[in-house]
Amino acid sequence: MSGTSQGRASAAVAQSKEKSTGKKEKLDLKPPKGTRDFYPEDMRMRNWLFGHWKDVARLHGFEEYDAPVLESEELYIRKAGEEVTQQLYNFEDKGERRVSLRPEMTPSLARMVMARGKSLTLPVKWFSIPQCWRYERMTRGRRREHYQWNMDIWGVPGIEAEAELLSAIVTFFKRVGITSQDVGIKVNSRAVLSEVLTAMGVPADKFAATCVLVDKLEKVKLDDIRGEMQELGLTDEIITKLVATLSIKDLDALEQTLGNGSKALAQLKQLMEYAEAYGFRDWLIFDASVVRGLAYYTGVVFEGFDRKGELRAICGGGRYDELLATFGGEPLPAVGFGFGDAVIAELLKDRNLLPNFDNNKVDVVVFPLSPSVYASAAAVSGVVRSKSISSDLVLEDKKMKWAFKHAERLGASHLVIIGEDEIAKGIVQVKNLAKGEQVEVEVSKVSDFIAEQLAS
Ligand SMILES: CC(=O)Nc1cnc2ccccc2c1
Repeated sequence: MSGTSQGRASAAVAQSKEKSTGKKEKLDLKPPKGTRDFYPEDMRMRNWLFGHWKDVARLHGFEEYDAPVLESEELYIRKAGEEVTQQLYNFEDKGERRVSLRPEMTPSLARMVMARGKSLTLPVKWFSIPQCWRYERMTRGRRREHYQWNMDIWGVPGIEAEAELLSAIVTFFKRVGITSQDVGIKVNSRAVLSEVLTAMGVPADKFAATCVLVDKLEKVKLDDIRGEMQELGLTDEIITKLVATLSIKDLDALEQTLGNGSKALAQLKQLMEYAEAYGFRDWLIFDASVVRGLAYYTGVVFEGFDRKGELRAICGGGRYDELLATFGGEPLPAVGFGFGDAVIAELLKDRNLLPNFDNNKVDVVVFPLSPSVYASAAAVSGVVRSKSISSDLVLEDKKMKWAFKHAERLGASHLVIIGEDEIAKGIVQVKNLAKGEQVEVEVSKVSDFIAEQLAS
């Protein structure tokens, strides 16, 4: 809109380009850097994936919610050095407000839960599939947006909530044909680290930042971040003990370190028992080095991984009981996960598990033989649509040959031909494209005739 100064400026630029070359400068047709267009064939794959996510959420009794993609920046200002908060897609809006495209959904969810406060019926089991954003300066060609299935349970302090979320993840994998041979889910608890660090006198307010640094050990060597750890006040002795804790191999060894009074240990054991009961114990693997990279996790954390080790984490999550407290609210137990649309797509492609998304079927093509009967064709289209039969109405003056090819391309089962003489007698021709039969049908009976044939 050229009403604003910005609008006038860009109009002037366009004009000046036109003046110098006499023709309009061609618009850049690519989507913004790091973003994707979804053409119909892309939407078929996306709707298939989101459809499974929504089905699994519903199977677990979850309800869908949504929130604005734009939030106050303050929702994401955390001091723990997380990647996700260092790459905010943030800016100052025309009202001089500091805002950001959401890099994740959990803070919006926490805001919504906190806004309802005590009036909320617990437990809350909510899901959403938000598009989330990040702004990377030196774009390593990485994407700046992705869709992320979020499932969260609020108000349940017990490990039963974690078990339910793991059930949802495994249920999804099974539905799309992924097995526990393809994928595993690493499980740990930050409470393990917290017990070790507390025993060594590390103050609680250093815990989140320590976990964010430990998470980086997946990618960088210890010596690359030893300095940052020391800045947190971690002595070499503590760092050594920390690294030793990360390499504990199993729950029995964990008991040696934490003692049999450890709450973290008891919870992990209980979780493994529940997993046995659900029937997905073989998907889980205890891994003391998994802490995930979000500052607000406080307890059990988990992440889905491909056993070939070729891909980044498929999904991840954990317990975050203190998030509302960091927003100045009353704490409320919470656990959730995020499951991005990118890595799973690569995995499904690698395992040849993507169905072929043939084009969107339309039931019938309604074809007026001449413009003089277009109105009748439109009327017939309306009638069949009112009976939930999808129809593609041929909008232009086309030949029969084109109409046949068009119906075939659309995967239509019937071609309804509107002819001048026939329509005058209240009749249309209906061709069953599979059987090649063509019959005359009264307009008032077209829908039932087609519905019967579609049902057979
Ligand atoms: C593999 C991938 O595309 N990851 C991805 C892409 N976009 C994001 C945007 C915001 C936060 C995390 C993101 C993560």
